[in-house]
Amino acid sequence: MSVGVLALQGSFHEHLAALGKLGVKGVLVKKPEQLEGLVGLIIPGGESTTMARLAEYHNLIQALQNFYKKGKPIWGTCAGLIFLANKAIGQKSGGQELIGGLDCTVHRNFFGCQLNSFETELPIPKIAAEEGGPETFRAVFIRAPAILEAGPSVEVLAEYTLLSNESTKFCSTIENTENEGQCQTGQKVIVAVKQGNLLATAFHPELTSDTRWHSYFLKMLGENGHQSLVPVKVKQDPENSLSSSQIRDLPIFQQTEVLSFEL
Ligand SMILES: NC(=O)CC[C@H](N)C(=O)O
Repeated sequence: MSVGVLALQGSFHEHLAALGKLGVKGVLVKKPEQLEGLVGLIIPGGESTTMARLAEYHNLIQALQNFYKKGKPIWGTCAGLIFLANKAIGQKSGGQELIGGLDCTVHRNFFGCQLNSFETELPIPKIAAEEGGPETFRAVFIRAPAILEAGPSVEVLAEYTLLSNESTKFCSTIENTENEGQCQTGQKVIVAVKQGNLLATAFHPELTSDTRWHSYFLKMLGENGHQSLVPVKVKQDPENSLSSSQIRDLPIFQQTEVLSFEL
């Protein structure tokens, strides 16, 4: 039983490394037939339009939709979140295919352009309660999306509170859309959700040394009866969580020997 990582484009190696840290071998997925036998799938961050075009080229859109409809867990990070949403705004002209399933409206570049990328200590009450460790998570937002609307079956796992300078900066990204006016100082923006077998984060947990989101996802696979994939416990150290050395340190490739690259 293996966990797949969609490997068309983006930060798939980093996800494999994070899984490896938890003692789980990930399998790279580039073709529909490689989804067979997988118990779950991670869709990495990257660039969602490119990813969607490559998925179309490799006949993966329907295969991914079927994978989700079978009830198999999928976790989308950043571009992966956009790809899973039922509706995305701020798309490039011509639009892009979405896998859909996640009852959300996502703004593709809510937090602005590449230069507006940032890191923050994000409160993650539910994950901290289930996985232990600090109450916040070092969240890396890279030209990140945000969820503007979520349906009733969507559980919000993390929200980002807009600072005063940010409300003006990010507001411009949703001008001239039906969601205009949704962006004010102090407003909370949804950046992580769970809906049934779907998990989605607007940020990149695979770019940090904190494995709690990966561990949480692996437990979702466990809920589907795959107890063998319940991750090994990685000790979280609340004392060191905010140290500047750890914030800058991204030791994602520490355990490369446990990785598998089945191409
Ligand atoms: N880091 C990311 O995955 C960025 C996603 C990007 N906003 C997009 O449209 O695809």
